[in-house]
Amino acid sequence: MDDEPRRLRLLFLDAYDSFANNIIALFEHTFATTVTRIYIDDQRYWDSAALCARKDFFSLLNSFDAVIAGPGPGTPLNARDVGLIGELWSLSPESRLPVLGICLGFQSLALAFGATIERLNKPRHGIITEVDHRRTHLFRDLEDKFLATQYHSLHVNIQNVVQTKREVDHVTEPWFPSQACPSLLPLAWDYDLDIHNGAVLMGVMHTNTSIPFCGIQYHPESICTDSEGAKIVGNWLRHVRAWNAKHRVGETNPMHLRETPQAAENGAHTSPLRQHSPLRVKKTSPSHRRSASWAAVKVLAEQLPTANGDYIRRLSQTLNIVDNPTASGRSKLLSLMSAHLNTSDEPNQPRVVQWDSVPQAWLRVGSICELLGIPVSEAVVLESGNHCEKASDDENDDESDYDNGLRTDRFSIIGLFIPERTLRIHYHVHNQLLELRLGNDTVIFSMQTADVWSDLKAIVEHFRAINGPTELPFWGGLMGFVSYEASLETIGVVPSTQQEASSRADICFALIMRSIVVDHRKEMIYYQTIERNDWDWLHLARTRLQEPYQDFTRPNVPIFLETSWRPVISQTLRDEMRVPDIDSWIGKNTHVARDQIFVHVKRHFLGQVRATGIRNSTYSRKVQECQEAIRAGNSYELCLTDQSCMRLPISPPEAGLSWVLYRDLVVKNPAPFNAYLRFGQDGHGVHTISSSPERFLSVTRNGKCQYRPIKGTVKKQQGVTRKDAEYILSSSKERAENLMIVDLIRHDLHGVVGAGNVEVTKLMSVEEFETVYQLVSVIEGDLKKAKEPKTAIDLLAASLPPGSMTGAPKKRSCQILQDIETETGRRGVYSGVIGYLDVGGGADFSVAIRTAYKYDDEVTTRRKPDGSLKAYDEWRIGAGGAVTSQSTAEGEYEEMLAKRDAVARVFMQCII
Ligand SMILES: C=C(O[C@@H]1C=C(C(=O)O)C=C[C@H]1O)C(=O)O
Ligand SMILES: NC(=O)CC[C@H](N)C(=O)O
Repeated sequence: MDDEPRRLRLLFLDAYDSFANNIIALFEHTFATTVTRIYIDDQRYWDSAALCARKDFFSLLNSFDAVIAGPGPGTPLNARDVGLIGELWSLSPESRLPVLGICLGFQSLALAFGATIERLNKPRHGIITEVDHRRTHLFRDLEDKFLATQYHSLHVNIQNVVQTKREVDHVTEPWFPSQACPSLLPLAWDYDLDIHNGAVLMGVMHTNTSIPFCGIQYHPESICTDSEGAKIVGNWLRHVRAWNAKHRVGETNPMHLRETPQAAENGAHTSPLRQHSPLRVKKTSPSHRRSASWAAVKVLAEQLPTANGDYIRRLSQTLNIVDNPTASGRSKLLSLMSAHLNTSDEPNQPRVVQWDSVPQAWLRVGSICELLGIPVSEAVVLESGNHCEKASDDENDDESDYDNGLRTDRFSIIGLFIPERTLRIHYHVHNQLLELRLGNDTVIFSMQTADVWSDLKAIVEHFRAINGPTELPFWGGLMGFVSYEASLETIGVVPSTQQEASSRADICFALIMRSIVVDHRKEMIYYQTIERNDWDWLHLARTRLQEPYQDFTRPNVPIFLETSWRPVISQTLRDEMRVPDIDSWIGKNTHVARDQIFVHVKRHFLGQVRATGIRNSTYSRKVQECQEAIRAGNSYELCLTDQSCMRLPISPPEAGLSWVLYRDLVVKNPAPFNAYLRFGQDGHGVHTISSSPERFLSVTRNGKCQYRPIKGTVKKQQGVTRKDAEYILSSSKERAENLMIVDLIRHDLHGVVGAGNVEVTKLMSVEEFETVYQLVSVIEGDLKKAKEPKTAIDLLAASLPPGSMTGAPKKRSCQILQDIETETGRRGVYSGVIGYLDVGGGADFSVAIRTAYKYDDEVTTRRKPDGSLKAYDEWRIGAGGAVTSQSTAEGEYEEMLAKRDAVARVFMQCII
């Protein structure tokens, strides 16, 4: 630790890199510094046309001891890419202050003093190389050589002999300024042993000691830069103190940041670690808002087809609240939710979870769902497909159970819908509309919102619960998905195809009050409710879950065959599929009957599947476009994706085809994060089946958070053993892909929990899945250690979209991908996240990959040979992979197909 008395005040100029928070954390955690961040295009100071904004910037600088000019996408040759960083180099002698440029910042410095910026022959992103130096200045007292992570496509050419001559004496020649750039003293080089790029300048300082500018090309904050590489930070800070003591007489002014007009309006506090500029705010005039609430009331009062007298009375009491012009939209929303649920919720009164449990015995998750009629109704099932071993008794310690919420193999969660009662929250990005819907899709309230995440937070808080089973990660709450488009909104990227599907929710969560959780480790089934006084249901649930035990001659009986499916099966199978012995199957009601019926449903509805493919040539062109963007320095890695469509005849809702497909998927592609989601009435609903290997984010009730990004994939095929896969996955290409995402996620997490609270607990371990081997890393943190109180929702909103689905840096990469993926259209549920926000404070979300989804209203019609029209459903399957400069178009295409086919095969095989 630095033992100097006063904390140094540093200004970080953020060029929209996805590693910025790691740099800030490196400074703040290791040394006595306070880092304030502003973006390079901060409107308070950056207006390329107005000189007065610059004057404000210069006076801002006066309140700091030094500046860090950060890394970022683009090139210093483009003034917009460097923004305010470009202003630093021409500071007048009296406003000069020490500057450390990192990567883009370093390149900008070098450009300003005579260097040229050129493309590397071979871009290096996530590549670890050896840095050579003379132990001077920034590199004083460092080991002779150290390993450092590189994230760059461009490099600095100062016409040093080592860059112009073929052979040089490395001991002396490279360490002097060149004639072309006499004011730049080279401090470090990377001689690029694989000779693609020749010598690459790694560190430089201005030769004039009164101009305190220096910079480095590598990333000192990367998890794979060794500790020596990070030591330059200490050296630089010592230099900052010494230089300021000598050249800046007296104290710098106390820090004063001008408030943005918006921040002033909202009374917002500018947090130094705030990751993104605030969400787009769409202004609604107060009168518009009032009329929106009137509209909501009317919708509510007129459209409830099943409303009884009681219901209307209750709600009409709420109308006063809803129409109160001084109440905020959010408080109306909450009042209405309470009124609908007939509970007089008092703000600070948490609900008490009522629960019980029974041994699991032979009941599997699928059979429990079938017992409860889930295949033919709205439901959310989050199923762990890789179960852990049963616990031995001495492992029953509660504290470790608590954190076992982080395991990927222990729990499956079934969210139950209560007809006419369960509420869904829909959010649409294109008009920022939040709706409250019933199962039959009646909209009972709608409002415009500038911050859907705070609304979700308020809902979870409103239904806060206590006293549930401590070891369970979920007690009740919001279960559903956040689409890729809604995720883009959180980083200020407007989806280019937003108009296309205005009626489809970009965020969809059901408020789950009753649920079943299977603890696979203890082999127990928990049934629980956060409805008040829900004893009757608890009793019913117990009876239902114990029913099958009472008759051991009928193991695994899917009751839903008798209830929901019976009429349909007899109708559909008898009339359409012409199965003669259907009655005898139903009569027997054995699991054989169930399996037979599944086979017949599949055979009937999948017999006519038409799949739209993805052309190799088109995909290859897109891979090349990605690589061009990388070569130009605009991205380091791009997760390119595409979608295939499965067109199949519309099936009657009661046939439960999506359930049948889902059961098939979990058998064919078992994964830790299987998910089945069926929301909305048929005709307007959305169905999702998913078998994702990848956890996005999990937060336990006591604040432990975990990300498990996957990057680096080897297709399983004949002749490829696990050893081969490990060998391939140890290549620099695969490791680079993974490293970039690990650093990106550290950045996302640092942004919320702050310096010193992020740990990489697993770096690039090989995991085996059904069709692929993949490299998995684990990044963990502790929400409780954040400086300001933070919730799981804050973390979720601050880290979407999942870095493994975008590439790095996130924002610029998403913009580039939008242009490249225009024909594909919306990614929708695919590439978003699926999971829950628990009323006890936890959360768990998977990355929605190996996923197929269908909107009921996305129906295509085709003319049959006999001239009649036939309607078809369109299931979409997204798939893709990270493109880096080292990718081959052929390899990427193969990888994308391997991932797609893990899901597509449940549609393609019709005869088993
Ligand atoms: C894009 C997909 O997967 C993502 C990309 C991966 C990769 O590039 O190796 C691995 C897992 C996912 O994060 C997909 O499965 O469709
Ligand atoms: N990490 C960075 O700052 C990268 C700088 C620049 N965009 C490059 O690719 O070289």
